[in-house]
Amino acid sequence: MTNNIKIAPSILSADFAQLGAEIARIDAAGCDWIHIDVMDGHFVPNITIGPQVVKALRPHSEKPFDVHLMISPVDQYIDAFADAGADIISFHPEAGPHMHRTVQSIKARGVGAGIVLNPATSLSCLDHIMGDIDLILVMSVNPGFGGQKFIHSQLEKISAIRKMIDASGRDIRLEVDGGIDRATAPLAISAGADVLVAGTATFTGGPDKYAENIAALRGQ
Ligand SMILES: O=C(CO)[C@H](O)[C@H](O)COP(=O)(O)O
Ligand SMILES: [Fe+2]
Repeated sequence: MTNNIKIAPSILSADFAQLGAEIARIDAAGCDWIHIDVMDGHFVPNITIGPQVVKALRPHSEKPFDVHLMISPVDQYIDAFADAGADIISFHPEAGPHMHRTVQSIKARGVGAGIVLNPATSLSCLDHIMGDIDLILVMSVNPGFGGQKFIHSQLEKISAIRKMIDASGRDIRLEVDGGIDRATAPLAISAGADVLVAGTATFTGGPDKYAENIAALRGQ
């Protein structure tokens, strides 16, 4: 029996020389979503991939593409990522001046909209946007790199957001990203998360281990 926890492997830890095959492998291994980290070398100190690569990857899985934008500015790239096949687009409030406008642009494309909170970002930025969003992503590391250590102070934030979501009565997913492994996954789930991003913990051990790694994160 499966629980309601969704596992979204971050392809940041995949073999970049064979990304299409890697996506097909994590799909076959039982992941729920595919987390794609887009970094611009400006908003975060690393550069990864753009919409053309996302488009090229789209035929390799029918599972939702969960696109995490770590770019600034963000608005002029929404259409390109929607065209490329993103199912959910999340962005950081610090990346632009008009959070509500950005959410509306994402929703206008029929794509799910998510807000990403950095470890030091206040919950107050969610106060007037809860009615418009589909996902809240809590960063449990500072954005920019895979393989970092989980920041435990974020558990309190996850619990507080879980209460806000339940009080809103809306169907908003609560995702946690960064340092998720077999030890920290249960902590994030207990605090109220229902989507776990995992890069290192999914891809560790090579393709033969992907299914076992994903099941372990799910608590099975
Ligand atoms: O957004 C991210 C980094 O900015 C990544 O999604 C995240 O770090 C996943 O990697 P890992 O599971 O190895 O921590
Ligand atoms: Fe991410």
